[in-house]
Amino acid sequence: MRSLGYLASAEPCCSVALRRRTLRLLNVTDKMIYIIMGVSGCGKTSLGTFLSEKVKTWMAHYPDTKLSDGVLFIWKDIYTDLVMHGSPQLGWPFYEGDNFHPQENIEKMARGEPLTDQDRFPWLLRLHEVIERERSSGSDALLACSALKHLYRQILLHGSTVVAPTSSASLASSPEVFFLYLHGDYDLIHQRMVARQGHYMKADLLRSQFDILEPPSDEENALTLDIRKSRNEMILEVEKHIESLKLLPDESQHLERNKGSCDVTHEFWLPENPSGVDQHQLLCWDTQPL
Ligand SMILES: Nc1ncnc2c1ncn2[C@@H]1O[C@H](COP(=O)(O)OP(=O)(O)OP(=O)(O)O)[C@@H](O)[C@H]1O
Ligand SMILES: O=C(O)[C@H](O)[C@@H](O)[C@H](O)[C@H](O)CO
Repeated sequence: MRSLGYLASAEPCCSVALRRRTLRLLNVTDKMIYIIMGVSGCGKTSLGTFLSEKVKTWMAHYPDTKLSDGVLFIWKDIYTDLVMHGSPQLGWPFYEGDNFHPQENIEKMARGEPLTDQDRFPWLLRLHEVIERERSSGSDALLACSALKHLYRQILLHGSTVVAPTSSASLASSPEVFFLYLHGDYDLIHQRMVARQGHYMKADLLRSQFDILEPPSDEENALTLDIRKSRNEMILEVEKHIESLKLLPDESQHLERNKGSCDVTHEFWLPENPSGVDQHQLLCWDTQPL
């Protein structure tokens, strides 16, 4: 039977990341692949590196944590540690799309020539293979890839079928592949590229990237992030959005009903202890089946 773990404590400070990990442990969530997309210099590598360098799994760091019959037990000192030192973080493998370009593409961009569709197709197909491999692995994964056009995103999702001469229809988005679109204006990104040291891609090519950019539509599985924000702010936004996607409608309502007085949007707070166990010891428990 499906069950959902909740976090609670005497203080209303449970982060989404912690709750998400709990849901994962209880097998409620599916794996996700996040593609960080946008024009050159929008911050894909920075955000991807930041996410992937976080602590790998908090279970590994807290060996005393117990998972028994679908009930997750977190002791108070662990909870305090998590609250004091930040939420347990995501720690996903990170693929830098630039590393998959053939050398000719890198040289072309370094000469200041924009890539064509034909230059990009083999590269996108290689990245599609990475995504397929990751889909069948156990953990979530991150990929940074400009993915500027709708067609490119379709290739990432569906591979060569999209570029076959007979193919015309747009294929559906994949629920387990999620685009994080880093959105910013030309001037800001240009400024950051000019300040960036030692990268083959010079700011002169930025205009050509904007020229072909097709931002993801509502039908694509995407979240737009404003690059004027800090990376921490962006990550919170991502977590919050993903949480909302992963909850079934019934579960959302259930959480809403039980949220109590906490008005911080990325926290959930249960007003009472449904298990009757000492709240100082048991900080997370299984709920009744929904
Ligand atoms: N949120 C941010 N605030 C301020 N500066 C940022 C932010 N994100 C990235 N930068 C800076 O902007 C520059 C470009 O970022 P980054 O290299 O991550 O972009 P990118 O999209 O991966 O670029 P490319 O596609 O060309 O490899 C870097 O110098 C980085 O330090
Ligand atoms: O599609 C493209 O034109 C390329 O992927 C570029 O976006 C660069 O690889 C990247 O921006 C590195 O600077």
